[in-house]
Amino acid sequence: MIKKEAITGLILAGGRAQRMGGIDKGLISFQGKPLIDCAITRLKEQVGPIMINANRNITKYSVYGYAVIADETPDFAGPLAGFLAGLKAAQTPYLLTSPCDSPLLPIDLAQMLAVELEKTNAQLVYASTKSANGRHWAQPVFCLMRSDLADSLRTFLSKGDLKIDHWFTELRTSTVVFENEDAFANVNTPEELHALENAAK
Ligand SMILES: Nc1nc2c(ncn2[C@@H]2O[C@H](COP(=O)(O)OP(=O)(O)OP(=O)(O)O)[C@@H](O)[C@H]2O)c(=O)[nH]1
Ligand SMILES: [Mg+2]
Repeated sequence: MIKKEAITGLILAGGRAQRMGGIDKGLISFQGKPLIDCAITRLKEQVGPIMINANRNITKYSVYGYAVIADETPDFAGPLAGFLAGLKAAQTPYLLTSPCDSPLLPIDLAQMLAVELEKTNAQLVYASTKSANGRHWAQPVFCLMRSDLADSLRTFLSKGDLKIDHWFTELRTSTVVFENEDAFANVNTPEELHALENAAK
C-alpha cells in the first residue's frame, strides 16, 4: 500500500486566470478565504508534504508555510510546466497534482488513485468523471504519478507540445472514475465562482 507520507501534494496555482480577468485565481476570495485554502484543507489530510506551484505572488503563497515553486520558464506554458516543477522538487516517490480552483476536491483522491496505480502498475493515474451521456470525462490535472517522470516530461515539453493528454499517451496510465462529479467543480469565471459559493453553502 502506498502510504500518504510517500506522496507530495502539488497544488497548481500557476496559471494566468485570463477568464477570471487575469487576477491570481488561488488568492481570490471563496466563502471569505483565499480559494487555495480549500485545496490545502482537503489535500493535507491525504498526503505527506505539500507544495504550491505559483508564478506570481510568491510571498503571499508562502504564508501557508509550504514550499512555493515556480515554473522553469516564465511563459505560462500550461499545467504540464507546473507538473515538471513539482517532479523536480518532490522528495517522495509519488506526486499528486490538484488545481487551486476546485475547492470541493475529493477527500479520497489520493487513496483512490494510489490503489489504482498499485493495481495496474501504471506510471500515472488520473481522475475521470461521468458525463451526461455516460461517457468518461478525463480530469487530467487531478493525477497521481511516479516522481521519476521528470525526464520523460522535460523531453516531451522540449518538443513544443503542451497538451496533457498527449504526454499521457507516452506513459502507462490508468484512470479512476469518480461518481461525484460535483467534487471536481472548477471556477474559471466570476460567474462560476459565485454559483459555486452559493451551491456549496
Ligand atoms: N504552472 C502552471 N500552471 C498552469 C498554467 N496554466 C494553467 N495552469 C494551472 O492548470 C490548472 C487548470 O488551468 P485553468 O483552469 O485553465 O487555469 P488558468 O489557465 O489559470 O485559467 P485561464 O487563463 O482562464 O485558462 C490551474 O490549476 C492552473 O493554475 C501554467 O502556465 N503554469
Ligand atoms: Mg487555462
